[in-house]
Amino acid sequence: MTTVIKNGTIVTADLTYKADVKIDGGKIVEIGPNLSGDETLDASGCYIMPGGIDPHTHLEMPFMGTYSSDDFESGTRAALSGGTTMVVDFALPAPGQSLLEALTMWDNKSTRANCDYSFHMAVTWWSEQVFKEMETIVRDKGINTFKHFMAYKGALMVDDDEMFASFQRCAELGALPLVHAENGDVVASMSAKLLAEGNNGPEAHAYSRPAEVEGEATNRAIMIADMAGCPVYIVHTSCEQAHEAIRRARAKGMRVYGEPLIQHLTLDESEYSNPDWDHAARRVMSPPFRSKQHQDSLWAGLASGSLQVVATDHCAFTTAQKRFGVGDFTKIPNGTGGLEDRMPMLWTHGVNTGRLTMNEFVAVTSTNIAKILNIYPKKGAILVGADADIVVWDPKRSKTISSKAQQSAIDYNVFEGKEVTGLPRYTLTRGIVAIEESTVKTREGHGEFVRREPVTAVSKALSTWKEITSPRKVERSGIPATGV
Ligand SMILES: NC(=O)NCCC(=O)O
Ligand SMILES: [Zn+2]
Ligand SMILES: [Zn+2]
Repeated sequence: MTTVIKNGTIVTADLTYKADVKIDGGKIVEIGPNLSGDETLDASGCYIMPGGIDPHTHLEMPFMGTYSSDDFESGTRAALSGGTTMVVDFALPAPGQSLLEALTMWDNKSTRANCDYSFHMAVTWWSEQVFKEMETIVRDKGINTFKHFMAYKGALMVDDDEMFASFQRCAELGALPLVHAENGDVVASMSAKLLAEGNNGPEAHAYSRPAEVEGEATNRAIMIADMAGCPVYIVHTSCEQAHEAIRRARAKGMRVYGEPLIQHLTLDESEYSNPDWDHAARRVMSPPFRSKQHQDSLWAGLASGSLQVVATDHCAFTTAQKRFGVGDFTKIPNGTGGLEDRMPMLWTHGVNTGRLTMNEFVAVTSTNIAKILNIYPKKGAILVGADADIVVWDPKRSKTISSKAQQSAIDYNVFEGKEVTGLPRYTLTRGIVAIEESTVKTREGHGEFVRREPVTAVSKALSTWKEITSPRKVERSGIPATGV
């Protein structure tokens, strides 16, 4: 059966033009005027864009003594409802656990996904076994990214020597390291001091993670990647200090990517001063929300190209879970939701305000990350042959965000009460209509794993350059005799 999306305007990362889109067998098969098919979707007044790709989610993630509350079913339903058609989650081996064993656990969870997905593999410890398994993960399992946590001391954190070893391995394999960049030693020390001084509320979480903690770690990760000879992707870039390190490195020709979150772009640190403990604790995440000056820096980075991707780090905990940290902010599970709201919030605060063009919106929500992850143009494109992961975007549809109407399983929404203008009329996952305005038609288990091959054009270019400029022994003919 063929489907034709008619009467809309196609918006991609580099073009805006009027045409119909024909879909067959889950793929785009034709783009042009006056197309017809078995089923028609009317896109009058709408933009036809590549579905969003969220490269940073934590669905059903074991963390801080509990599990994040959205699983692959509710999380991907929330994603589709907001126009996102692919998520990339993190397989997290416990320290000492085999990477392959962890991947099997995540494979089992993801069978319920409503949209396509992939995984990043985390390196949470280092050994000969991890070194060897990284190759299997890349070559056999179709995963070309490895995540490193510089924070969460005593749990997921790796030290510089482990990170350097893993980055070198990434360089050999043509893989891309991802980094959560916060100085975990400093955070642990500041947290202990704050607690000892009686500062135990959710606001102390933000005090324990100032922007310098993130800026220092971001710069360190970038320098370590440069020495290892690999590109690097910094997740949840939240502040000017981190953005500056990324900007500076890119200006020097280093292959560095930065990913702000929709939460950091639109919510600020004043949330932690709220007198309601629950309100503040629900917004505890790492890095924490920042000041408006930091937000301006992130928006400028998206417009100028020094930051490339807007994600969510969707890691949703209920109020009851957040209350594990009453009396001790270090026990509040870190994480916030955003999957359903990323695209409408970014459109409202980016495109509708003139901070971003529509094409930049597509670039930062879909196309750029598809290229970075080496899945373009299967994903992130409106092109013949691409997967029909499409959002038909109605720039006039609006709503007030409310947890009562959301798909996410938790009992609140950090964007509660925000007005958004710009919402999906239809969201299609491989040609299937999953969302029709507020009607949810998702199919549990429809989502498929997306393989991602290593050795991108960027990693090939970088390894060529590193080979040409690598240290060479100086051959000498007349070597002086040693001693007197
Ligand atoms: N960001 C956060 O607070 N929670 C999720 C885990 C992580 O990405 O650090
Ligand atoms: Zn993180
Ligand atoms: Zn995360």
